Amino acid sequence: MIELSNVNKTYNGKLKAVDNLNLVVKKGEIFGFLGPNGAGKTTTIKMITGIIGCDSGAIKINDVDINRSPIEAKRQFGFVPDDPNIFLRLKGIEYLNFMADIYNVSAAERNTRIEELSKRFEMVNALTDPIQSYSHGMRQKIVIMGVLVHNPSVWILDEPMTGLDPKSSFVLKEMMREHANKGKTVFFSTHVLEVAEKLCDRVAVINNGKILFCGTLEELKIHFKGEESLEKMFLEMTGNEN
Ligand SMILES: Nc1ncnc2c1ncn2[C@@H]1O[C@H](COP(=O)(O)OP(=O)(O)OP(=O)(O)O)[C@@H](O)[C@H]1O
Repeated sequence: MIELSNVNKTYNGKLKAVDNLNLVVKKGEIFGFLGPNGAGKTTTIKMITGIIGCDSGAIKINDVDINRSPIEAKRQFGFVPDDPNIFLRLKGIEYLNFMADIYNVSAAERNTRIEELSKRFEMVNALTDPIQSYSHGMRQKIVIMGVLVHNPSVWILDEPMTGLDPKSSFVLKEMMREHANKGKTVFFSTHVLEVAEKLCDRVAVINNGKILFCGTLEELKIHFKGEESLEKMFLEMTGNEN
């Protein structure tokens, strides 16, 4: 579960990137965080994951406050950033072991998970190559695998489908659903509305740092009373605010 209460963030004392945000992402749901470029999605995710602090408000992950108990809060989640260009000099397998070490995953557990994940993402043969030699999609996959190697209860993903080939994207979506079905939490940002439409139990739409809507896709459609595609509704929604 992720809870944000009255969260604010201003950059350089001027730009209000996140404006009094309130949000609850429940256990057992896939929650989509939608918004156009510059809406405040990444800033929100960086605050949830403790990469940057909020100016005011509180953020809890599984009831643990990220600012008061950062280490304990960070044990609760796995985070896939939007840029997979990390630890390029390491081989895939070295990176996965490094992530397993950080989270104290036992040898037996990590071997099982690495085998499972690399088969699922078709990365078995690539694990002994340096990440530098990987394509963008493969880098994305190794980052996702690194996050999942410690089996976190809360998954937080920033634009996770970007750069993934259709099959890997399908596998990831399947895994997200399986995770939510186990009563765990999946929170991801996207500006690809088709993904949200097919995958999410609930969504929040953010623009100019403010939540414009939060609810199910059905509610979103009723909210706009039209038969248009979600994309069109979304464009209307954000357009109204400008
Ligand atoms: N480090 C920073 N310093 C100053 N302004 C920033 C900084 N990071 C983001 N911003 C600004 O804050 C606002 C919100 O940005 P943010 O990256 O959170 O949006 P986003 O919804 O994730 O967009 P995108 O989909 O383009 O990543 C934008 O106006 C952006 O230019």
